[in-house]
Amino acid sequence: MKRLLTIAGAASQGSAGIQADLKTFQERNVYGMSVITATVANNQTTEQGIFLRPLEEIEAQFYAATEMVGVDTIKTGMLFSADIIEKVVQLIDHYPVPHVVVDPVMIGKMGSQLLENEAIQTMKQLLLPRATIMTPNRYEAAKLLDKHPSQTKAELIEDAKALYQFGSTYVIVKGGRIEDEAIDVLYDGERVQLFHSSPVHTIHTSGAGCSFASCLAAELAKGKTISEAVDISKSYVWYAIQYALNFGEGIGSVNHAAKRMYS
Ligand SMILES: Nc1ncnc2c1ncn2[C@@H]1O[C@H](COP(=O)(O)OP(=O)(O)O)[C@@H](O)[C@H]1O
Ligand SMILES: Cc1ncc(COP(=O)(O)OP(=O)(O)O)c(N)n1
Repeated sequence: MKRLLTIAGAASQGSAGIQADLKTFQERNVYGMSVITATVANNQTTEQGIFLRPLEEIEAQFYAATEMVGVDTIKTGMLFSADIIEKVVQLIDHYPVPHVVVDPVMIGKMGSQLLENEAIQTMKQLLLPRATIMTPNRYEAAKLLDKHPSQTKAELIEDAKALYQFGSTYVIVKGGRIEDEAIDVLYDGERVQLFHSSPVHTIHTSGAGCSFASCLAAELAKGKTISEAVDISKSYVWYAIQYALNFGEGIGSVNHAAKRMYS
């Protein structure tokens, strides 16, 4: 079984972050491990706060996973501060793996700030050049490029090309629902590839981004090509959104088990 390590924040309401990553790893038949960078105890009605883990604890978690079990692929999510990014980069350099999937999460759907503005520069300079693939949505792409969020397919393509300058081997910009399709744009420095699916008309999409990046990491670890891994991840998340969980209040969670249950 391939061994996957997510370095991300815990999302107490269960849809996103570490919780989404581990649920997705289980669904994709890989062995999941975690380094928790922070605990996000927010939902749409309460703001209990964001509790950062000390750098020493982040390092200890990383070694607990790499020394005892070993890691085939790393996925990063919420890293919050420049200090945490620097620590994670140091750890990744110490333990090289074939694939690092960087999901540059910035703002959660519940409104939580998951990356400090001052940390964006550090992410661009230190983390993105180490990524096999970076997976921003169009809002994160806009922040990284210091522009307005793209509204059209043509603009998403320009974003993917511009983001490639930050040094990841591949870039995928997730359009989400745009031009009445769910379009993602993959760029490898030469070729643009578009991935389409029908849009699901729902607000219950919390965790879609984390689950997409985790599925991508799992499939790359299993030896799939980038295009195959994106295809599988798009289908995995489409089912997760189509069969999303509405808990009766606010934005509901994607259903991480939906592809297994309903396809
Ligand atoms: N309403 C939707 N219907 C179908 N696919 C969607 C929808 N919203 C997002 N997606 C797809 O889900 C994946 C994750 O999207 P992303 O934009 O990262 O979600 P998030 O809103 O959590 O950031 C992408 O492949 C995207 O195209
Ligand atoms: C702790 C934590 N990490 C990441 C996210 C962002 O999740 P994502 O799947 O990209 O999008 P939403 O859940 O915000 O829809 C998060 N919310 N919490």
